[in-house]
Amino acid sequence: MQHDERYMRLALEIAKTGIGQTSPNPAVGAVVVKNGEIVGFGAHLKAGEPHAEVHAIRMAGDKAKGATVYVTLEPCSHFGKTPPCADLLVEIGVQRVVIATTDPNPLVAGKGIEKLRQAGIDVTVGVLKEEADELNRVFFHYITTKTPFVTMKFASSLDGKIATKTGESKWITSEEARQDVHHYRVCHDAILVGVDTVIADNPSLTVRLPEGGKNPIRIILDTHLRTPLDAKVIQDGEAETWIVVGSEVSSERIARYTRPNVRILSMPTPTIEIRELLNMLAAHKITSIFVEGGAKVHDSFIRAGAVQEIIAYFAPKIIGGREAKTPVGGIGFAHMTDVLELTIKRVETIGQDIKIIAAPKR
Ligand SMILES: Nc1c(/N=C/[C@@H](O)[C@H](O)[C@H](O)COP(=O)(O)O)[nH]c(=O)[nH]c1=O
Repeated sequence: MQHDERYMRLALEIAKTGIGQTSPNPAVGAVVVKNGEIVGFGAHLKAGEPHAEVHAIRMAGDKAKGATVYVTLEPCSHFGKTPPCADLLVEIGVQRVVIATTDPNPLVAGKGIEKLRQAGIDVTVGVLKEEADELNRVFFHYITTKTPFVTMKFASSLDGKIATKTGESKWITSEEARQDVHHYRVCHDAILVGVDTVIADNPSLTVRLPEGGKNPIRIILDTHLRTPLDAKVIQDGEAETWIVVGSEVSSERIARYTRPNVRILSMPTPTIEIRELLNMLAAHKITSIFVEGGAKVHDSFIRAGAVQEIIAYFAPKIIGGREAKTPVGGIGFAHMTDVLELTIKRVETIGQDIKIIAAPKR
């Protein structure tokens, strides 16, 4: 029914208030409707806090009995940090539940719906499913693959250079585009760069947004532990810094990096293998990573098939020069049949720059 879509669209908008705050949980929104009136709504705002349905039902009070509840993700049916929402909806005696998408966790998928139907509640599933899946693509990826969702970002000139042949890169894109990058940083658990970027740019990799925001964990891929000890990521204490090194780095060298906010992660192999790295980071509850370069790191993630979304900014500038670096360097693909094919999801302008959001074809 078309009013189902109207209320579910509202629930999706409310769910977005939790984006970037609920990790490792999904962002969920709920709206309670009784006799054509909205009597309650709510979002899941932080892991460990009440779920969206609980907030919405509380706001509805005794009007929740006999009401219809619109929720963007199947109500949970298992005891996590909070009691199951499916039980609450049964207890309250709602009349109907409309769900956008089912839980991606195979262990619980469909169990919440089953519980509601067994209690005689009318359940509709799949209203605006596409939008709901897109909203929680990070959570769904992490739950179903047990590896972090990887977003890759690069900023280049129109002729595809990320720096001049002398290594200068400040700045290629405008202030607005660089600000936009911080919105991605704040909603990823970690931000990742290669040691060459640390040496070349001495980046902070922190979130500088007018409204503030949590700094992601800074992950530096540094096989031989070459990160300068006076680098901001070591010295500034602004955020945690994890340096990933190969197995051949000596414990004496590692000892020199002992700092309160610095952690060294040693790979089991002399070089850093991306899939192994992602499994290791997932084990540390990293559900999403924002990969900001450089060219070699981008190449290793692309060739490992480890990228779920690409954010590319193009500035109306021509840099030129055969030696000037391009966004994806390293080994690359030898044959057109092997290249990474993408779907363009969105094209926008930001100030004077163009922003393209793309995703690898399945
Ligand atoms: N050169 C550019 C970028 N450069 C991106 C990285 O190479 C920088 O080291 C990193 O963003 C610096 O992080 P910070 O110290 O926290 O500001 N990125 C952009 O979007 N536009 C650019 O023109």
